[in-house]
Amino acid sequence: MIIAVDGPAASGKGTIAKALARHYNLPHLDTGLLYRAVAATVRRLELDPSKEADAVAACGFDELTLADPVLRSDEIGQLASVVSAHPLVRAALLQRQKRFAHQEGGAILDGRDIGTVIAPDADAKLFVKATPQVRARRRHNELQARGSSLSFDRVLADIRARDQRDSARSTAPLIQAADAATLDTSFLSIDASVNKAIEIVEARVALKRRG
Ligand SMILES: Nc1ncnc2c1ncn2[C@@H]1O[C@H](COP(=O)(O)OP(=O)(O)O)[C@@H](O)[C@H]1O
Ligand SMILES: Nc1ccn([C@@H]2O[C@H](COP(=O)(O)OP(=O)(O)O)[C@@H](O)[C@H]2O)c(=O)n1
Repeated sequence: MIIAVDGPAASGKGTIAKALARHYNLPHLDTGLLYRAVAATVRRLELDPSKEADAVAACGFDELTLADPVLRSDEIGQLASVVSAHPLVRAALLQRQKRFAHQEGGAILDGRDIGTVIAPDADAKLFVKATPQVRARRRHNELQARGSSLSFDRVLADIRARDQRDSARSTAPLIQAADAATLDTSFLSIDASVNKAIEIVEARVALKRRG
């Protein structure tokens, strides 16, 4: 079974994808980490994220970078949305994600373009969303717990800028797949969101079986 989980920043898609992976005992890939690793490598090598050739040069990042906590920072999130808009960066990371999605036994991936580009054939697709204020509150809390002193207003502005960049790019923009179920987590606890996600997956799978 392939499950695609997409949505904007801090909507809860990673939390849901990890919980679904545990529930269904499937491997999980946080595809945002790949773009964050490119961004961190661009920064480390002092390249220009707005130049496609520079960003492409960073796509051969060291695999150890994926475990670096710096990837979770707000600054790297912003840079990731700059490098991810380059079509050649997306092309460089495409096969790795497609292979992961289509491995034997199935997989769960979360990101922006899983249901539309990486696995349009997914058995279940979720589009996780929440209001910008709720998402900024969650991300602000998360960043504070990691020692960041960014203000709530700054985190909200950054989330809005990233939403805009991710939705406006021409290659694989952040857009809900026509056959994805919407899951608005604005007023749901983590447990309630995960339960709702499992319900959606079960309903999708039952529908597929019937027909
Ligand atoms: N339904 C929820 N209610 C409250 N906090 C949540 C909820 N879902 C996720 N979170 C918290 O919000 C933050 C962002 O969630 P995450 O799953 O990383 O989002 P995304 O992967 O969409 O960026 C995390 O700190 C997570 O624990
Ligand atoms: N499948 C994906 C995943 C992430 N991304 C980009 O990578 C950035 C960081 O993604 P992320 O999923 O780690 O970010 P959060 O939603 O966790 O804040 C996004 O803002 C997108 O620009 C993408 O373009 N396509």
